[in-house]
Amino acid sequence: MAVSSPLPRWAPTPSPSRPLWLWGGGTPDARTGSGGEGWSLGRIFPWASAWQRRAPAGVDGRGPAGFDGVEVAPSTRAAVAPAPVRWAGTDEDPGVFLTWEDVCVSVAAGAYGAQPVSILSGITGHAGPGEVLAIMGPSGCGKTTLLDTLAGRLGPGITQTGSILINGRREKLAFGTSAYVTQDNVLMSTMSVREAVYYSAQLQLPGSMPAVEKRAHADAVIREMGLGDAMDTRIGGRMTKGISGGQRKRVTICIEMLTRPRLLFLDEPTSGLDSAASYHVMSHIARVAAREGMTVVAAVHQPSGDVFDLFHRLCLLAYGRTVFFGPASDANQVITLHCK
Ligand SMILES: Nc1ncnc2c1ncn2[C@@H]1O[C@H](COP(=O)(O)OP(=O)(O)OP(=O)(O)O)[C@@H](O)[C@H]1O
Repeated sequence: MAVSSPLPRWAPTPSPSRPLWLWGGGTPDARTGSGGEGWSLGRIFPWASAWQRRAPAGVDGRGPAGFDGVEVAPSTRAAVAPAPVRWAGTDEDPGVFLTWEDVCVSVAAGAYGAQPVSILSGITGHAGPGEVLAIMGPSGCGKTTLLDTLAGRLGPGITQTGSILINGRREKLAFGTSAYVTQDNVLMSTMSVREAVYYSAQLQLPGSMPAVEKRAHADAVIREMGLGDAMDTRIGGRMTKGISGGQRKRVTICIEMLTRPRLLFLDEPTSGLDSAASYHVMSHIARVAAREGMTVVAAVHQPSGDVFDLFHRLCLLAYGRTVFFGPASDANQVITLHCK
């Protein structure tokens, strides 16, 4: 059940010329996602057909009956079921469907004769509310670059082509809509968990929100990330012992969750953690995603089997190209088939 939040919330601005659910032409082809000449939203981005229907959420979290677009349903192996998607027209907050098509990223030629380098080519995929999409692949295959591209964080000198759509439209991600958790935990070692999260709440939450509500909201976020017992423990650092590495990662995620983002990007959320701590971190994220209808995209390195089971969808990259994109539950079968 989604928690109603007093925080300002981004919503797609309706197009002045045509409503969102008809975007892509509203043609039979776009609705069914099959056949027809040329480009169609429904064919390329299957969720568009469901969006256009404006169907009510299913009771079991699997979307409306007869839903033939993208699977919003969790993989059967997923330990955490996504929340019922709040469909357009039935709720003021339908969540974020992120889609990308034929994305190519390259580094421009350098000043000292360095040749342009292609990092990603022809990457297409999607992620929806309540889902955890894992981006996996060997080191240097382009996971972080894809995450940065989707989050609009590419630096200067890097060029990008292709289309990235939020709820079917080219939108800039406003503050509070999305959050990005980097690999590094930048935390004050002398603060307690509660102090660190309260401090960020003071900075990030609207000035009009009373301090007592900010603290209550911060407490709720700390607890939902499973840090209730460590609230008053010092974070610690190299010289002073404090909370564990996994807890430190969860504090970092807590801080990014304060604004209740609809879209969460995570770069290597489990790096440096053992398999139990990794599972703790990812299971809390998956649970919040499911409950809040949050869309999660995470670049992940060598997850354990238990962590992998939490992923609903997998984007497997190699040499900057997609090797597999689909339900995580299908990945083993496909990989086994191709590796014979
Ligand atoms: N600004 C840049 N200039 C030149 N090359 C770059 C730049 N950014 C990324 N690359 C190259 O692009 C490739 C992909 O980098 P990226 O960091 O996305 O890989 P990754 O899959 O996240 O790796 P890892 O798992 O080791 O973190 C690497 O070969 C990297 O050297």
